[in-house]
Amino acid sequence: MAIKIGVLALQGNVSEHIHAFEAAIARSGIFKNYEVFPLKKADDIPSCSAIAIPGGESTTISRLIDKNHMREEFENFSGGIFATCAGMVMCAGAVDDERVKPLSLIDIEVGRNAFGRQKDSFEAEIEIKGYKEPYRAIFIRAPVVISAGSGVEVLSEIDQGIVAVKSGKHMALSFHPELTGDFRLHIDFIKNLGITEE
Ligand SMILES: NC(=O)CC[C@H](N)C(=O)O
Repeated sequence: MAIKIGVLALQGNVSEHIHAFEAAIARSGIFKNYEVFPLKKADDIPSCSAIAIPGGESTTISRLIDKNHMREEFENFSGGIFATCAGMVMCAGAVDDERVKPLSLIDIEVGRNAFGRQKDSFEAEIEIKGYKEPYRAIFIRAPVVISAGSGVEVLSEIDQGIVAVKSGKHMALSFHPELTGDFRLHIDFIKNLGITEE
């Protein structure tokens, strides 16, 4: 059976995530039989080994998760979540905006739009734990992690706060790794799922 990676397709930049996962898997050669698909139905969640929650508008994604009856499936999900930007907001335990009802998948508190107006969007070379070369990160009205629980590994921290974390099979990033063609984080996320093909 193919290994399934769903990209939550309620709102946000879905196709870039699909292409990035396909490219990362092809490049690393880690799976032979896999499917990366736009995830639109709650019923498709349990069959996924991993789900990407893309950037977008977390207030909207939060509302659409409930409208599509996905909350319970996410709360019971045993695979890995690859969360970027608004996705990071959705995975948190707490968010500084009551319009967002986060999924509490990662023990972090997140601040939305943490970089202020003048820096709505910017790129920076950041250090990521364990990487020899810096990572070019694109931040677009990005959140930061304000505090992280003891079970959460901080992968990157810049002046404004924590911008990359890992927790069990999950990874949450303030920035957009699907836009740069650097697939190191995707590949590490996939390897960390601990799946071997039959
Ligand atoms: N690029 C993004 O995903 C922006 C996230 C957005 N500011 C939010 O908090 O929902």
